[in-house]
Amino acid sequence: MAETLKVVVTGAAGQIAYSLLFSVAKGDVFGKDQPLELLLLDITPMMEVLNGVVMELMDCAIPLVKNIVATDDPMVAFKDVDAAFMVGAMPRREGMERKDLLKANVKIFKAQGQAMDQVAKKTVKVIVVGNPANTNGCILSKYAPSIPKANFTCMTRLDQNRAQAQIAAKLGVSNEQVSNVIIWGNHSSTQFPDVAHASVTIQGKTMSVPEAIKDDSYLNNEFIKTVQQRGAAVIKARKLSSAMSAAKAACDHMRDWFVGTGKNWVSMGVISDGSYGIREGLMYSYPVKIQDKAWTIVQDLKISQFAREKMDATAAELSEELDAALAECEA
Ligand SMILES: NC(=O)C1=CN([C@@H]2O[C@H](COP(=O)(O)OP(=O)(O)OC[C@H]3O[C@@H](n4cnc5c(N)ncnc54)[C@H](O)[C@@H]3O)[C@@H](O)[C@H]2O)C=CC1
Ligand SMILES: O=C([O-])CC(=O)C(=O)O
Repeated sequence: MAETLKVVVTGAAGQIAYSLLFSVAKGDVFGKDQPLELLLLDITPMMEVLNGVVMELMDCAIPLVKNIVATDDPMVAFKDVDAAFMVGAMPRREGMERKDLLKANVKIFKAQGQAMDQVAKKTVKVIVVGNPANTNGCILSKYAPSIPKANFTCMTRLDQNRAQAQIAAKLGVSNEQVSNVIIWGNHSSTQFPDVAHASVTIQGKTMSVPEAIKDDSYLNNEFIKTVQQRGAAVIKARKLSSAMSAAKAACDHMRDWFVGTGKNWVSMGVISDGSYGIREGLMYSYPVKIQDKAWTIVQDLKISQFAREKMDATAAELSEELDAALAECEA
């Protein structure tokens, strides 16, 4: 059997973690033969709740889980970890934008970056879920300078899954028949869900999504807005933010990072190297391919004027967020 993999989940007493931990524990992410040590981090007042989660994880009696550590100490939680799901942060309520969480959440990521820098493996693979996810991801990486920047990512997979599901429903096909939908930019209402390069296979024939949908007005308006506003729509209906779908997306993201993407691409927030004219250093969602646990940005896609404007608008929001977050961290 493989060596035990150490996986930390922060915000482990919260609602996303409640779904996420079950999927991780039963092998959906790292494989059905991969033994796991689960490190669960939350804040001190949540330790009793967290203890209940630990009891339930034990009661699942899952053979892959070799050890569970529940703690309020980041230095314990991040010690020698191989993979980190950074979920612990305040969620937004109805009427808020995700960037309204910046003041409350960004310092969490500064402190956790500093702890990771000291005790995590230098190969740790990190997904930031807590909002504003892209900017928190940048801050985490900044305060963990001994860990390569490529190891820090943030989650836009939920947006990708939402976009894919909207297209599949519109065409009356199943989700796996739709591929290569792209989310550009920020996990916010300025994100750009782009299907110009996406394809769909219907009755054995593969064609581009715009060709199959035959309704550019829908794709350029209602479709984009639905995906951009989906998180808010869930909050309005549930009075709580997405949790089951967020946990599923975090699993998809991390599984693809460990296993690879094959010929398709997926969207992840990664630290920009300037690709597609985006400011270097922003955590911007791009289409990526993954092989041997390393991602590369899909290059040379043809960008229309319509797309260019949307990609730049979401980059401008990210620039503002990052500047505000850096000021907050230095205050
Ligand atoms: N990127 C994405 O696509 C999505 C991101 N989110 C975000 O994920 C985050 C978590 O959401 P939920 O689980 O619904 O919230 P929740 O409130 O149910 O759970 C958050 C947990 O984090 C804990 N926490 C707070 N500060 C912490 C710290 N310093 N260290 C460790 N744990 C800490 C809280 O005590 C709580 O148990 C929110 O910021 C939410 O907006 C939610 C859905 C999708
Ligand atoms: O909308 C929110 O605040 C939670 C979230 O990030 C999402 O559901 O995409």
